[in-house]
Amino acid sequence: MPLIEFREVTKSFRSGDATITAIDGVSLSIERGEIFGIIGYSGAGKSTLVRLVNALEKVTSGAILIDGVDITQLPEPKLRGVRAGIGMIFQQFNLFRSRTVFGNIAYPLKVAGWPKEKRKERVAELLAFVGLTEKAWVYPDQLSGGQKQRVGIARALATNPAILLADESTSALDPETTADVLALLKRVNRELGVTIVVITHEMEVVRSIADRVAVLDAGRVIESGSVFELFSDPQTVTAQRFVGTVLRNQPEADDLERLRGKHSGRIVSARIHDDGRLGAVLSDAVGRHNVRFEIVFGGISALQGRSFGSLTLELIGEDAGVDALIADLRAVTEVEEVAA
Ligand SMILES: Nc1ncnc2c1ncn2[C@@H]1O[C@H](COP(=O)(O)OP(=O)(O)OP(=O)(O)O)[C@@H](O)[C@H]1O
Repeated sequence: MPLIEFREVTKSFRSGDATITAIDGVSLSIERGEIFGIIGYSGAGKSTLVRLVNALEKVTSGAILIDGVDITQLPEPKLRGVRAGIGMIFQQFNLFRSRTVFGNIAYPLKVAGWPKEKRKERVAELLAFVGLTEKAWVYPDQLSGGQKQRVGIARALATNPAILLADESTSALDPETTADVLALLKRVNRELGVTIVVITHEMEVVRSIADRVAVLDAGRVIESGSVFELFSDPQTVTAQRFVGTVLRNQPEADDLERLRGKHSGRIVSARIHDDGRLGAVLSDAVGRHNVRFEIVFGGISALQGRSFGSLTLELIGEDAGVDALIADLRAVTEVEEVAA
């Protein structure tokens, strides 16, 4: 059974006379123990989706099951129990400025009625886990952004939630600090077994920690699958644009223009798959068809233990030979002629 399941969920807001559909028929399953990424541009509906999971918003139609229980049917007192099992971290950290690091992390324990000694023990444990033991008695203003988010994570985990929702949790951080926080989230997942839903507009975040991902666009899930699938073979223009922000395997329009200016032969892009047969076929075929080639663009990346990429070649020779070579390559991979 999935830990979180959306079944045909729609959420509309009334705004004056207009109706805004922020979430539009979303079905989604998030399994226990995974890190699930939800990526989308601003306004795609990401925050609304998060607020539906912890029942801060009510669905217009559809069902949301958490651990098999449809939370859209639960009365408010029972929802409090559901929310207690969900931790949340935010872009702006949302720490209490008037409380110390210790006080911030202890707060949810206090609310949950933990006795003082137990609270102290638990906070010490959490501080050690996030590496901030020495900072227990300082105030948030004295911390760096990365440290603040570590406090946010410790606070979110205080009551041992099964789910952690991370809403743009690294968007306010520089790349190096982002990497540290993402590494910590990975430990939260692997060592504590917490299922994490990462909401982001940054593909790098998805690439570095997610197991699976859904692309949200205008309130709909337009693509979903393993991170490897999304990166190696994005199906929609939106997903291709997101992938393009972190991978430059394939030449874009301006690259092609430059290549065309420099190379007079026919230019093709071939996909590189994990089985690595492109090189063998290419080296064999060029001699047979009397075609020379130049490597003009390309890149190979690795994700989830598998590699993928693209190689762009200029093919120089008689048209018939070039056609025959392209046909040979097409027997083992996808080949696209990108510029004549
Ligand atoms: N309470 C509300 N009342 C009216 N419209 C809303 C409300 N909340 C969200 N919306 C609308 O729903 C759509 C999705 O908003 P949402 O905040 O979920 O997107 P987002 O992907 O999180 O964007 P961002 O990254 O900019 O926060 C937007 O058109 C937004 O204006």
